[in-house]
Amino acid sequence: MAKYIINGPCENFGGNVKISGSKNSALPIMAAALLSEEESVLDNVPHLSDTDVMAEIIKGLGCDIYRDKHGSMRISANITKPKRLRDYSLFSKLRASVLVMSPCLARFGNVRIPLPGGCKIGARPIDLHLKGFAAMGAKIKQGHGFVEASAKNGLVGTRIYLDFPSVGATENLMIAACLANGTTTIENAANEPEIIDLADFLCGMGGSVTGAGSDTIIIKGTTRMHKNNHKIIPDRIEAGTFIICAAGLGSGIKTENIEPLHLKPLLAKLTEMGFMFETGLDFIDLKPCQKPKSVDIKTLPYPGFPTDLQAQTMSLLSTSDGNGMVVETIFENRFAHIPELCRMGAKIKTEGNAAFIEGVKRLSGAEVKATDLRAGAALVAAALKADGTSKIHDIEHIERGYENFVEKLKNLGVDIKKE
Ligand SMILES: CC(=O)N[C@H]1[C@@H](OP(=O)(O)OP(=O)(O)OC[C@H]2O[C@@H](n3ccc(=O)[nH]c3=O)[C@H](O)[C@@H]2O)O[C@H](CO)[C@@H](O)[C@@H]1O
Ligand SMILES: C=C(OP(=O)(O)O)C(=O)O
Repeated sequence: MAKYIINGPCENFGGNVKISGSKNSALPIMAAALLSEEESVLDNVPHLSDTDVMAEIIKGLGCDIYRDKHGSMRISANITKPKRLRDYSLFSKLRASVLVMSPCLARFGNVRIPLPGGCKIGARPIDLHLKGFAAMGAKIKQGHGFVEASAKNGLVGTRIYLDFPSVGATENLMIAACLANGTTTIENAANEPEIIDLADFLCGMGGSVTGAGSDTIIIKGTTRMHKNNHKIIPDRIEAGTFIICAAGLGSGIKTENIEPLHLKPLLAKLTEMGFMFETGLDFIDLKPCQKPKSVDIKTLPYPGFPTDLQAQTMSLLSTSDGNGMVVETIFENRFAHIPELCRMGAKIKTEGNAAFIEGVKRLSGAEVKATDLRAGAALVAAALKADGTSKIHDIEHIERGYENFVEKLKNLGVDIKKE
């Protein structure tokens, strides 16, 4: 496994960074493209191991997929029957692999896949996805690490209430409902910007999806979906991570090619901490701030504070002025970064899903391990401001979610190398 070596503290951090397309938007949209036999073209797809794995899975179904180095991807699912997917190693890497279920089930009447993986941040069951498919008339079988769904006579639109506004379940059910017979209403649906991007893509394919971005999404089924050209929205979590890296150093940064509204929950907390920024149509310019105050955060479904920025924010709080608290309500096991931050000198205690952070003056560089994607990003943010050298191991997790991370950090003045 590779590592990052970062020499801190990074005293000349600053400049501009162009944010890539959203991983969590690209993955469901890649799956949704399988609803049609015609070729769709996706722009602004980030070049990441996660999008590579998703592409491998789609190829494994028998579809064609090409990408160029500018982030454009062509997907053609001109097949009469998907090939059987058995590759545990691909599915275990990627949570979003579960999203190939919906287009295959809705279009071909059957799908069988290994259970999905993704970041190890909780049990992450897929019961809400499967309950929704079952409500639409599918028969579900599970065993030996696989899940199979069949609906020989097609899916039927229905009303589905999600017990929790799960992002993945909302996406899988939206995609499936496009080719169902009749209308599907998803209640207590997820509101995330990635859901709106998916709805836009589905509408561009000829689907009828209304209400995305609210908690009730209505999908009128059709018999055929078509090709679509679509640009993936910017990655709000990548943007948030760079902003937090700068904030931890007391430096400024301009994040470009973004949708500032998607970062409202983070900007609200940064304002509370004493930061100032200028926002434009597609940028946020964070101003330097030397002594940010600590705050409390609680992760919630959008538009609440995103769980995917929780670890990075905890790294920021570890050197802020005073005491802060972080409550994680989305995933039951998303504190793996805490022992690693403590190894770098942070003072953090936990009790259940709450972490109590006492701000310290400085962190010290150390050898640490990225246990998952955002935990790894939090360690990078910590290493930038720590005294001395940090070695961050298992960076494959980090590179699942940050395109050209090392180059972007170097351009901002970071002394980083990958070994
Ligand atoms: C590829 C992708 O887009 N990943 C994002 C997606 O993950 P993902 O789609 O997996 O997240 P969900 O919103 O589904 O999960 C939220 C919570 O619901 C639970 N749950 C979910 C489904 C289910 O069938 N049963 C169930 O109990 C999960 O265990 C978790 O505790 O949204 C998360 C929450 O914003 C983000 O952290 C992930 O980065
Ligand atoms: C948890 C994440 O990804 P995944 O759902 O793919 O594990 C993430 O992007 O932070």
